Amino acid sequence: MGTGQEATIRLVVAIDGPSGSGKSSAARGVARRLGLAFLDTGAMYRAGAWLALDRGVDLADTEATARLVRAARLDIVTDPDAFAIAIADIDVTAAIREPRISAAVSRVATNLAVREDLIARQRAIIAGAERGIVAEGRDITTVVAPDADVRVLLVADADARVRRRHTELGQRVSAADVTDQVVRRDADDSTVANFTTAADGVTVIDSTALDLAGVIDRILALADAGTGTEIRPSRPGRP
Ligand SMILES: Nc1ncnc2c1ncn2[C@@H]1O[C@H](COP(=O)(O)OP(=O)(O)O)[C@@H](O)[C@H]1O
Ligand SMILES: Nc1ccn([C@H]2C[C@H](O)[C@@H](COP(=O)(O)OP(=O)(O)O)O2)c(=O)n1
Repeated sequence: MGTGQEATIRLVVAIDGPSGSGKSSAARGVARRLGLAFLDTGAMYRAGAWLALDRGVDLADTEATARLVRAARLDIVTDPDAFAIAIADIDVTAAIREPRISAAVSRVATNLAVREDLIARQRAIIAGAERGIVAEGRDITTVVAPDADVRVLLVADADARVRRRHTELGQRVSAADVTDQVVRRDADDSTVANFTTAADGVTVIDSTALDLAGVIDRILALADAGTGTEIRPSRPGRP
């Protein structure tokens, strides 16, 4: 029995959804509020794509791409306030957000041998998170951590998602490129992971008309209800 002074439970929160639905922002916010780790699994696929492009590997050569990624050291920081990622000892934190990576990443994410490797690494990170973790991606609720305590499918209308991405990327990316990054990429990514319909036990949250704080509050309420424990924020404040 705990003393009641501190939350002793370990909590795993899994969030899936399409591009621009707000997964990263919400997952980071929930992790901050609950003092949990944060895992951006999309960043791992982006790092794999960065490495393959850097080494000049043809992404159509699925075996060569998988061999390269499998052999690479991959370090990802799970502190929600200090996100960073390195592959093959190269810091790619900023580079993985470049439009050329966004345009290519689905080709790596639909490589089933790469997925097998990265899913194993994601499970190990989740298992190693002492107090718990908020992990987000496309297949966390269904494949990576189907036994998570809280499972959320975060959705939003395509128009809203494109608009958010456009605001985020600003002038440096054309409207056509933003639509490609959101709509075409989701169509490609949907061929290997189901993030359009909720699996059994997964709660759908529609963020179209909710602000970020509203989304975070809904997920915190699910965490409270799911554990039967009042989960006290360890770090109240900004989302
Ligand atoms: N509920 C929301 N309402 C409005 N904008 C949001 C909301 N959630 C996130 N955003 C913004 O939308 C953009 C995409 O959010 P992000 O968390 O990166 O989505 P995802 O990880 O699902 O692709 C970011 O600029 C973010 O600040
Ligand atoms: N668990 C995951 C996470 C991401 N992916 C894919 C889907 C995307 O095309 C890339 C990058 O994911 P990311 O979450 O960074 O994408 P967004 O730009 O936030 O929409 O990886 C995946 O297939 N499975």
